[in-house]
Amino acid sequence: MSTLGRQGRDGVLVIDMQVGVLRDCQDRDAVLGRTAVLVERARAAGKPVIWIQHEGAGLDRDSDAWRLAEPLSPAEGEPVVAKTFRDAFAATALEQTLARLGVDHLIVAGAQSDFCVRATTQRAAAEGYDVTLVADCHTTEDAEHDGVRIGAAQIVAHNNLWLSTLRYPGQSFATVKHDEVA
Ligand SMILES: O=C1N[C@@H]2C=C[C@H]1C2
Repeated sequence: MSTLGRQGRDGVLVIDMQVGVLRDCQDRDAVLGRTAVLVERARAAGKPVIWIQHEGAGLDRDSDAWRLAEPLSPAEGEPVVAKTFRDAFAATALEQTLARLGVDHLIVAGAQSDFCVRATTQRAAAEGYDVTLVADCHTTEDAEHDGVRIGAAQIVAHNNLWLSTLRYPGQSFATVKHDEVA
């Protein structure tokens, strides 16, 4: 999908803001509160809100862990796309859903920053969307790999650095705070 001379609409994409995903994530409650503000402002501006909900990996459908965390809740008619891979486009109807809504600029919030948010924003960029990552509306938990500890704050900051410096021909990328989203 090309976005040269973007003609489409902004859409807010809320990724995996589920009870089980957020359980040990940094600043969980504040991130949820800011995301709720982002969603309300999008609705007031007539921008579509699209919800991604992960299934599997301990997030069994209809379980408490699988539920979207309060106060977030899809409004009547807002699409909820279930996924089983980190990339929300993989084996889902997300691309068709966005095309139906005429969305070609994704304003992204969600969890976890280093897994599903990163995988989905990279795929969206490669598919030709403009992407705005809402800098204070994504989160994750501390990680450790090969004896190296990686703090959640570092991961969040690096995701913001990575997305804001991403370049694809004819596309734009930015990280903005939730109250600066146009
Ligand atoms: O970032 C993520 N969201 C779901 C839970 C962990 C991965 C899948």
